[in-house]
Amino acid sequence: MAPQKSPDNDRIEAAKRKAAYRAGEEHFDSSMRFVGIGSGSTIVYGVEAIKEHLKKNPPPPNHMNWFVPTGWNSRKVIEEAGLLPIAFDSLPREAMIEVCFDGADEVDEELNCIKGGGACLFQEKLVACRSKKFVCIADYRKQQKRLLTNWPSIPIEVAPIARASVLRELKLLGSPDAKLREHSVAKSGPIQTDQSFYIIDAPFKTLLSPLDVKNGSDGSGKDGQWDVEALAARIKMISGVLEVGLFHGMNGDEAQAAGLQGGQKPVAVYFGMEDGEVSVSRAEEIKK
Ligand SMILES: O=C[C@H](O)[C@H](O)[C@H](O)COP(=O)(O)O
Repeated sequence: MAPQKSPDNDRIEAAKRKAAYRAGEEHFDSSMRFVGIGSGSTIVYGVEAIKEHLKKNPPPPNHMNWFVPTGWNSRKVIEEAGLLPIAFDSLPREAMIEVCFDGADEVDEELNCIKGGGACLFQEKLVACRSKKFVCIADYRKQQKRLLTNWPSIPIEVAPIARASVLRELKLLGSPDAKLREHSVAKSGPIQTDQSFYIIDAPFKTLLSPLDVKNGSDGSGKDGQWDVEALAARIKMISGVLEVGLFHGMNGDEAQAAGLQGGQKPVAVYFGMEDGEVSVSRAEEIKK
């Protein structure tokens, strides 16, 4: 029997779709050459919105819109929509991705994100950092004051051979319950990413934001209390870690102003709300 849809699910899906269309309206246009497409259930609506936009506003003659996937599933969504995929490593050397659209598992007030709930984070970060701007699409459940409020743990992509030593280091950093992510049904064993790596989910205390630290809080990990940037940097130092699912630091606009290419943080997050509205948090409006 097909699973029953609950009204809650319908509301969440409607919120995702509404946010995706609004993000598409404000950040996609048919003259773009390279557009990044993230992973997960929300981005499916982002691709739908782009497809609709292209139907109404076809690209100029002889112009191709190329879509850069962030993994196997993302490529499938692009192809099924009849859009043209281009692998990240086939991008022309000097080319930047104009915009990338992606979801998130949790977003804090300063637009730091947790990503990787669906085991995609490494390629998402690659694409975000090669994009002039990352635009995030999410529903109301993801909007929180600080990270690790509702979402329980930080996804970390690790080399299979290093899983036990990474778990041991995470314990020392204040995450005694960090766990290797395993299949829950149908198959036993660890989940593998698009890089054939494993995912460890590491719970920590609710994270402080960079603004908390600027205002004098200590997020250095003493007593297990970390801030986003210190924890991300510390986890990244563990040998065997490929990437950590914390997207923080500069956004694309800030990176380019500093003479760099792109940043990990979104320039804007579109939250589909329970009441059917879309709430937009824009980086430029956030108090530094
Ligand atoms: O690993 C998956 C990605 O980081 C997703 O973008 C994230 O988990 C959000 O997924 P969803 O849109 O399904 O909530």
